[in-house]
Amino acid sequence: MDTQEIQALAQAIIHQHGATFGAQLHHDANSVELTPQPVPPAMRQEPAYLAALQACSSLGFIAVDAETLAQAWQRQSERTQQFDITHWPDDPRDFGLSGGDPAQAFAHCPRELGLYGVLPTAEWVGRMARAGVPTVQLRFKSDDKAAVAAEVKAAVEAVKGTKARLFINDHWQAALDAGAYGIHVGQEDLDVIGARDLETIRTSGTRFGVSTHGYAEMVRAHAVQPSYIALGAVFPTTLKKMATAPQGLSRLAAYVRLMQHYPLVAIGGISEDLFPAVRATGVGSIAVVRALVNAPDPEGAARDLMARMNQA
Ligand SMILES: Cc1ncc(COP(=O)(O)OP(=O)(O)O)c(N)n1
Ligand SMILES: Cc1ncsc1CCOP(=O)(O)O
Ligand SMILES: [Mg+2]
Repeated sequence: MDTQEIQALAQAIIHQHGATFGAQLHHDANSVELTPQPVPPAMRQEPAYLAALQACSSLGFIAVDAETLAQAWQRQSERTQQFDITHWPDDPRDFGLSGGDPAQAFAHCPRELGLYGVLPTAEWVGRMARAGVPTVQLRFKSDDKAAVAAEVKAAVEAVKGTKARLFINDHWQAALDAGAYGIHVGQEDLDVIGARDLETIRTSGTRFGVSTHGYAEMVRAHAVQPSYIALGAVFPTTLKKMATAPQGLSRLAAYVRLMQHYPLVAIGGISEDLFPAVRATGVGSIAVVRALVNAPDPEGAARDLMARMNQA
């Protein structure tokens, strides 16, 4: 197939999926605009791969995600023996996501983690656990090891007598020492933890959640078979400087279709009014910071957000 024919195929994909994945405005205060990206160098030469690489870049997927999608589109074409431009890849087999050894997976956690409060101190953790928030996280940012150990221990104490599942962000060793329910790490944390320490966490039975921001990171997260996968940032957030653009609802829905064999958590800029649309994508959990911590009445906000979760 020549260059013009590949371009025509790419245009056909864009025409078919542009309304879903092109520039979008999901919500007045939460515009998610995805700008076309440069096409990365091609790793292979098949027409389906080349057309998908061009199309996914035009649809705003960053290089690693366009590459991951293009490879998946090629595998889908080989598996089904046709290049179906209408079918956005969503089969785990086409992303190399099947076939992990269950014996090597991290401990399970419920698919429906529900409202997930990401909280700055043990005091907040206790407060939201007592308000009935089913999943809470201590996100205590400090390099002071003693302060971290004390805060993690206090958070573990603070959820005692409640039903809350407590995840500890970043500080995995302190979480293990204190006997927390789970640990949450980002992609950069995965880079530094190392295979031996991952094995220590896995065999301890502590649940293990991993942040992702797109297709390539989901594939990478799957390699360690975590307990859950977090997807975000869905909308713009002021709380954390993100390396990637907000993903928006259409991408979130596509990620959920692909990753439905995991418990999934949506995070980033999710305010109460956005709960129904986020929940409708099929995620079992919505994680928030400001919607709880900045609320005039955090216990009341927790009640409202839990009701929103349960409405869907
Ligand atoms: C539920 C959940 N999802 C994502 C994050 C972000 O984690 P990370 O990418 O490691 O960034 P920091 O929170 O460490 O700044 C999270 N904490 N919780
Ligand atoms: C920690 C984190 N990771 C991705 S977005 C985010 C912050 C979410 O905060 P908010 O719910 O206030 O936007
Ligand atoms: Mg982190």
